[in-house]
Amino acid sequence: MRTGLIAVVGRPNVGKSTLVNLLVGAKISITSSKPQTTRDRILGVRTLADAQFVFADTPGFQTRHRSALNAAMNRTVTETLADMDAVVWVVEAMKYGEADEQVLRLLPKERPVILAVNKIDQVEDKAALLPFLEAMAKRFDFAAIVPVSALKPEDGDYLLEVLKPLLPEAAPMFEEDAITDRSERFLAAEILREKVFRLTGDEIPYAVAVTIEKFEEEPPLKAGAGRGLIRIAATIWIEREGHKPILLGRKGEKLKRIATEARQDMERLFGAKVFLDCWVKVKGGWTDNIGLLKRFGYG
Ligand SMILES: Nc1nc2c(ncn2[C@@H]2O[C@H](COP(=O)(O)OP(=O)(O)OP(=O)(O)O)[C@@H](O)[C@H]2O)c(=O)[nH]1
Repeated sequence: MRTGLIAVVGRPNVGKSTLVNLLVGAKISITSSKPQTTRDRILGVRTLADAQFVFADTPGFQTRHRSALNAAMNRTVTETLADMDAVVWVVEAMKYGEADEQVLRLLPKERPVILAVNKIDQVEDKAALLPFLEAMAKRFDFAAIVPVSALKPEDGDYLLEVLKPLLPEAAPMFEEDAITDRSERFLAAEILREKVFRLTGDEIPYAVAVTIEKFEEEPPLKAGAGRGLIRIAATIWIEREGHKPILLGRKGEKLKRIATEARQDMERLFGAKVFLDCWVKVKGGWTDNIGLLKRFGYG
């Protein structure tokens, strides 16, 4: 049996979370087309007959904005890299820039690094891919270079096969059916945050946090009938009063849609009926306030 920790790193928006979800086989890490969706370190677990892969999805490495939130996120990336057995560095096919270069500088020399060249489904000129891969090969001594699309399950299976021999021989760290180290409470907050990100357009900046005030599971209606109803109460924190109408939408319709989509994702992931109650509250300047960051779980 092989078991190992694998960091998934890369600049914002290259598809790290989408790839981790594919490798794990469930949606444990939230994704969106906006950079900086992932804020925290989440472990994703996948167990095969002869190997257990423990993936650490990391926030996209950020240098542009210098808030306390970004500093905390960048620290998470550097700390994650320090105790890994292997690293998957994700770049986007045909797009290599300064932000990727900064991640390259962080790659450990003494651990195997696999380059995953993602979003190849978007490359129209396939002939241009080979020179791109060759240029990438010169930048670092990679254990392997794997072109992938994080939307294709067979690409995930192939990446697992490439990773397997790089893991040390060791007993599994998690139960066979575990998919993450995070609680359902945490996952519920993340799912709701994802819907806010996805459904509010660009008007609401990345300064949104979600806290869960209540997470209670009722006993099943009858024995053996699966899980009982889960009652969740959540608060969506925004920075400015002016963001409230954007989040609520006309007659509260936007918030209703956010809550409905979040509830559906939660039901799928938890395998239970969910009753979700959402509130919106304003707390100015939380992205720059260390105490509040801790409270929101980003400390
Ligand atoms: N076409 C295509 N889109 C992809 C692929 N992988 C990811 N995406 C999309 O790219 C966007 C960003 O994906 P994420 O997984 O959130 O990216 P991330 O690197 O985790 O982003 P951060 O959390 O900001 O660091 C989403 O809209 C994904 O659906 C891919 O292989 N092909």
